[in-house]
Amino acid sequence: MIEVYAPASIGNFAVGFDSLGAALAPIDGTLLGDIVAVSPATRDEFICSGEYAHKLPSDANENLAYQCLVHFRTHVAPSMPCVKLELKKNLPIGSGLGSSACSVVATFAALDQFAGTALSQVELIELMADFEAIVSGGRHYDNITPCYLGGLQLTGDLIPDKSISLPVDKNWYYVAAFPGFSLNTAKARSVLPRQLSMHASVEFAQRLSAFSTLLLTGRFDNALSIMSDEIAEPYRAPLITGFSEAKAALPELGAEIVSISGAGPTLFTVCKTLEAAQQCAQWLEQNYINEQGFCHICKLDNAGTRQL
Ligand SMILES: Nc1ncnc2c1ncn2[C@@H]1O[C@H](COP(=O)(O)OP(=O)(O)O)[C@@H](O)[C@H]1O
Ligand SMILES: N[C@@H](CCOP(=O)(O)O)C(=O)O
Repeated sequence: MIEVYAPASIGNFAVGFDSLGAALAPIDGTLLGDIVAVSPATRDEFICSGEYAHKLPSDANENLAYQCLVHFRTHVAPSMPCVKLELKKNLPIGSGLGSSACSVVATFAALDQFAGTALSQVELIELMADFEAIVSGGRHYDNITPCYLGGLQLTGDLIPDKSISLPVDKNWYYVAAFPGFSLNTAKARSVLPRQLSMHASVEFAQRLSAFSTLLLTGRFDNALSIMSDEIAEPYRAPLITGFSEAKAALPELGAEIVSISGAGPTLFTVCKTLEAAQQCAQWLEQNYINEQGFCHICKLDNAGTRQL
């Protein structure tokens, strides 16, 4: 049997709409992501289990992981022996934690290993992005590549091999708080403006290029000082109950940055110390999340998708 884990991710990472994303590893060791197990079988079988399985359509044909299996068998490895594929759905749907990307990445990575197809990194990333595009209302790599490769990834079609890994300050902590309700990514994309002004376009280009260069040259505090989302956050914040209050309160507790993870409603902070991260997590637990929500203090997951 092959069992593959794929981590949750923060799309956009505030400065890089559709172009920057980071994989998350809770410091308490929680595996915050989906797991796909593939084993030989007499006919193709699909099982969806895990905490959030009941939130997905009961028809396997509507489950991305099963769709990936059908595509893989038809277009990539027609002679692959029959398999039992189990998706352990551990990430909430429509959370802003790259849930759909997680299932897609784990499934293709597991099938590639099981079938011995040895697809190249770029082939796999393109295949994964095709499926992410089906549900999210736009082709973007900022969940796919961090989830697959780990770390912080500057990513897109213009980028050689689709992705470049960026360094971050080893002292940074990330608090990710899922409030316990869903926000569909396609819906959260539909509220964005169709066009940007010349001023906004130039500023976006400056911010992302400066942020990346500052990280690459180890000027982490300078990078933090320009880490903000002027593209999506202003339009999405009104869709997320409690976000504006959290954005106002958390800097006083030590958050350097407060922004939306992916399309939301998960919120993330960057903190420079564990104490600040703990203070933010406590506030978020008391004021942002409901009974279905959760909050994790994280580092980046530098391993990305891996066999367990
Ligand atoms: N295995 C899966 N994981 C996540 N979403 C799935 C899966 N299979 C099908 N879906 C559907 O894809 C959509 C994902 O919604 P989206 O808001 O893009 O989630 P996320 O932002 O968490 O990736 C939902 O309609 C969900 O029912
Ligand atoms: N760049 C995308 C990221 C969506 O992430 P998700 O975790 O909400 O699916 C966007 O901002 O729409």
